[in-house]
Amino acid sequence: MTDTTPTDLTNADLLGLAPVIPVVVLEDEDAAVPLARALVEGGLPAIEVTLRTPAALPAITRIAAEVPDAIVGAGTVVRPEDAERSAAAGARFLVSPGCTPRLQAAMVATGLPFLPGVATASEAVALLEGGITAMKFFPAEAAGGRAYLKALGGPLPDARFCPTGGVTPGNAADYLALPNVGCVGGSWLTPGDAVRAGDWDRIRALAADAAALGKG
Ligand SMILES: O=C(O)C(=O)C[C@H](O)[C@H](O)COP(=O)(O)O
Repeated sequence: MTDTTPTDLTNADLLGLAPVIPVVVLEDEDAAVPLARALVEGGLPAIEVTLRTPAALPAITRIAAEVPDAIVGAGTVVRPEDAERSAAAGARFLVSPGCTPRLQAAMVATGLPFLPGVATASEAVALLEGGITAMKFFPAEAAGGRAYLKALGGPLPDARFCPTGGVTPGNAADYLALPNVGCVGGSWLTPGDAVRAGDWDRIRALAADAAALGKG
């Protein structure tokens, strides 16, 4: 785990916070704090709460206020206003599944570190032109998986990735072994049935297994 404060995190730092960034879909904001505590206790401090549910922004606010060891970010940032609202809610980083110049400008304007999503060499080159070297690779498995990322490493050695989408406990270590992968993202840490049941022990154990993956 990197010892950083909210103000000094860079985009590149986001790839080094933990081997896995849990991608969380929350239906109930009351689950946010115990869920975040379980993930942090398991060893995964960086948490991406996706803006797919009405509970997401209040959940981000509560985690930011009540779980000081968590580094909570917003995922599924797809519109400029998503970036602004996430920052206002207390998000400490932003993640988008894809990127456009307009969305990129909105994320930059928040002052928060962010991981813009890419799935092709051209998209990665466009970000590199703007000095952005840390990216989400999405949807990782469907877009070509480990072989695709390995191939990008030849011509684009400066680009580093957080593959997300189809990453599992079975393939995470293979991704993490690549030199251009800093961490992976995935939803497997917080299964819907465990969240609904408040089974924080199970989530803590899943997080601990993921944290033990280390960086390849
Ligand atoms: O919501 C977003 O911003 C996304 O980009 C999608 C998520 O990263 C994936 O849905 C996680 O993928 P799984 O681990 O396969 O469930």
